[in-house]
Amino acid sequence: MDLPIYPHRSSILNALSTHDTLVLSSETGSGKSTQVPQYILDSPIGEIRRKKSSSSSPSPAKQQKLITCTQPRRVAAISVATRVASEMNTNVGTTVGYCVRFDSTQSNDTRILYQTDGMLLREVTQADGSLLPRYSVIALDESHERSLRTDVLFGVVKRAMLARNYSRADKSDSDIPPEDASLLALRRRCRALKLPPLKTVVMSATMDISSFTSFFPNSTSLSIPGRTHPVQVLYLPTPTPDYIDGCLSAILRLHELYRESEGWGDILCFLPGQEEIEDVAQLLAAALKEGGSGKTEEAKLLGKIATSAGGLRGDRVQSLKGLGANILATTQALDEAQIVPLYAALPPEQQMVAFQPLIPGARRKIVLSTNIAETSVTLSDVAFVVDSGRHKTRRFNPATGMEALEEEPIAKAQGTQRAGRAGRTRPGVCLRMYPEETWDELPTAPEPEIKRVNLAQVVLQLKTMGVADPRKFDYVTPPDVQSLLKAFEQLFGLGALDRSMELTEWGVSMSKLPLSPTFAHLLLKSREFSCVKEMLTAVAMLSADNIFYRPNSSAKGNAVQRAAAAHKRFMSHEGDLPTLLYVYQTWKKEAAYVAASDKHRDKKMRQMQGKQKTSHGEWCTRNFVNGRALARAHDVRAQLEELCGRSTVKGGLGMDVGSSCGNDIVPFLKCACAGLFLQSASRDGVMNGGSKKGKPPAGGAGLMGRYKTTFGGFLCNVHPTSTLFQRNPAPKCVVYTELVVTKKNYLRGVTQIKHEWLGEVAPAFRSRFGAQ
Ligand SMILES: Nc1ncnc2c1ncn2[C@@H]1O[C@H](COP(=O)(O)OP(=O)(O)OP(=O)(O)O)[C@@H](O)[C@H]1O
Repeated sequence: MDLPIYPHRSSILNALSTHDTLVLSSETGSGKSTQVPQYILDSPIGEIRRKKSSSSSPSPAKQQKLITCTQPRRVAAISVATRVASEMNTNVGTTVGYCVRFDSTQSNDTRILYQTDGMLLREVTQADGSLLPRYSVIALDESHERSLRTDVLFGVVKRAMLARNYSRADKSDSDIPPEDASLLALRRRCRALKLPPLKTVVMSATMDISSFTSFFPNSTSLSIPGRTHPVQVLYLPTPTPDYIDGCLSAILRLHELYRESEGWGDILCFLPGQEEIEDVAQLLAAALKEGGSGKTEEAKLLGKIATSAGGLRGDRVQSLKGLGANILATTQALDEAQIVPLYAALPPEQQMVAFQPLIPGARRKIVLSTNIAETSVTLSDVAFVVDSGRHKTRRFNPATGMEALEEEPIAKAQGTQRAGRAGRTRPGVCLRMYPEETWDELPTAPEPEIKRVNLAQVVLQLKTMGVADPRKFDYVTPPDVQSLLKAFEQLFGLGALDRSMELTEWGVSMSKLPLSPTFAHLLLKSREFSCVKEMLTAVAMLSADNIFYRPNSSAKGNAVQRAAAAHKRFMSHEGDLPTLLYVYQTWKKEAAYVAASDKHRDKKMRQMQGKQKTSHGEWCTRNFVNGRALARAHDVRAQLEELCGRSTVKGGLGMDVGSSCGNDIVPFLKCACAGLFLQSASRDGVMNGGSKKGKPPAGGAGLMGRYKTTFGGFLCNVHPTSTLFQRNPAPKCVVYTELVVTKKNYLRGVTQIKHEWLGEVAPAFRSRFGAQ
């Protein structure tokens, strides 16, 4: 196939050889992510030449170069790496590799490394990491997204270039402002290490080119015209009152109209979040099961979508809400369609189903996705995109310290990316489930994430890199000062920064863990309470979403009751953290599971069979536990254990990973209290039903869980998924792992503690915040 980028190979390479930064824009699907790293690999750009020390060989010896291309999402990093490896006729992990959190496939032979922006940013915090010494060329892909990490990387990469590209011995350092001592130190370090220059490519289909060319020194830009296949964009003539119904209607109609004679072709529908995806999946399954796609006369009369003058006219499909089928039904073909959900909380293997061949009996996939599939990925047979025009974003309120997940309209740049998922391997159609006037009013680009999320992790990373004052860091778009101050406050509370906002030893240890500052602090605290073994498990379980499988209320055969009964076995009276711990411990005791990557897998499996353990799958089914999530927690735990146990000399944390509190849960709870003390809450005196404290309201509902957070004094409810939901009486004092604002304020990951422990185990609680 001819990609639009092919004829521009030499102009791309020329631009990059004469400049430090190339800002490259071209249509979606034109070949940026897959081709540019290969072009660079085959060219002399970024080649590292060093004189051989031996005088017997006068020619300079070539040292291999490493090109990295960052992606905002792990699905994209893995799928593009897989594609490029196959284009180069090699296996992933050899010349082409990928690196995402808790999963890396690369070797000494790797020359092109696709990785998430978060992974590259982690590397920066290691010794000499700020100079990005491993890399000759860094491609920052999907720049229009302005993800928090990519935004920080812009500044980090620029800094590394200012150090590496101007470090020749004969060059003066007068371009560095005297107050930027750390950049001066970086340049000196660069001279000592004799690092070669660094080149950068900033790529996207839909970015504001000038903001990047003015940000990066010695930069140039190239815009490549043309697209792979045409994509016809259609709008609704009038707004739909319910976009779920609208999307459902469009999918069913496409499935009906485009079959045998018209050709199949996959359907990709963008929805805001997991909940909406599960809703549509269930409605769709029910509709397809009931009567195929309903080849009604009415539908036939609607005519072909692509040729209808006004787009999607006609009645909307009646809402099917409430008919929901079990989402597990999506693993079988229904009316020749395979329904494939795709969202970040799905276990990685399940996310990859969208890229795998069709299951038997299916002729097309109907992929229901969040914006996870919006950029970079190619789902090879997608002919139709159905765009709800909505997405969910996190918004952090620096005044309250609370983060809310809000559903909002997308920006034009995202709409363009979504449409671009069709037309990659064949001509396509994009149905926007809103009128063209709505499109005209959408903002051009999404608001940079740096403007709307909690910045504690970023501040910790910048401090670890040696940036003295993160407020003065070189950002493409500076964050709000109040958000930065809130991040300082949180890191000070956790002990990562001292009173003069300098990084402490504790902060350095925290930054070594691939966890949020709060969870890193929690895990490190386990040393003090001799419960490292247990806290490793709890933190790993928190990293894997949705451990419990909760069947839909309409599932057959008392599944809801059976699941509740099965889950009851693990429920700890003390709350969610101990419950997660018990699930993992019971699974380890009863189920036979050895990770596929384990070198001694066969031997261990035989041992387990000898002990008559239940198979992993059987155990999970019986206990209504998400087997993949559990397997992922197991992998994450193994990696955290390795990092915690490794000696400090080798970059680890030198912890005793065998230290355990055994059957005594109190040290574990005290550790949860010490680790999560900034996230504590006390029961609010008011009871459900408005009765006075101490007296159960009529009907015996008793004291229900309404809490006031210690910091901020916000009123919250325990989330329905928590073990402590509707606990009667509710514990007086709790710590929580997450405060989510939807229609109400909810506490998630809730664990019971004793109020007096706060002063006892978290002295910082009193001294730093003067709490009572
Ligand atoms: N997994 C795949 N299967 C089939 N074709 C693929 C696959 N990955 C890429 N391609 C082909 O390669 C083309 C270029 O893909 P690439 O990801 O490099 O484009 P891009 O310009 O980076 O797009 P975007 O801006 O959307 O990220 C696609 O249009 C498609 O034709």
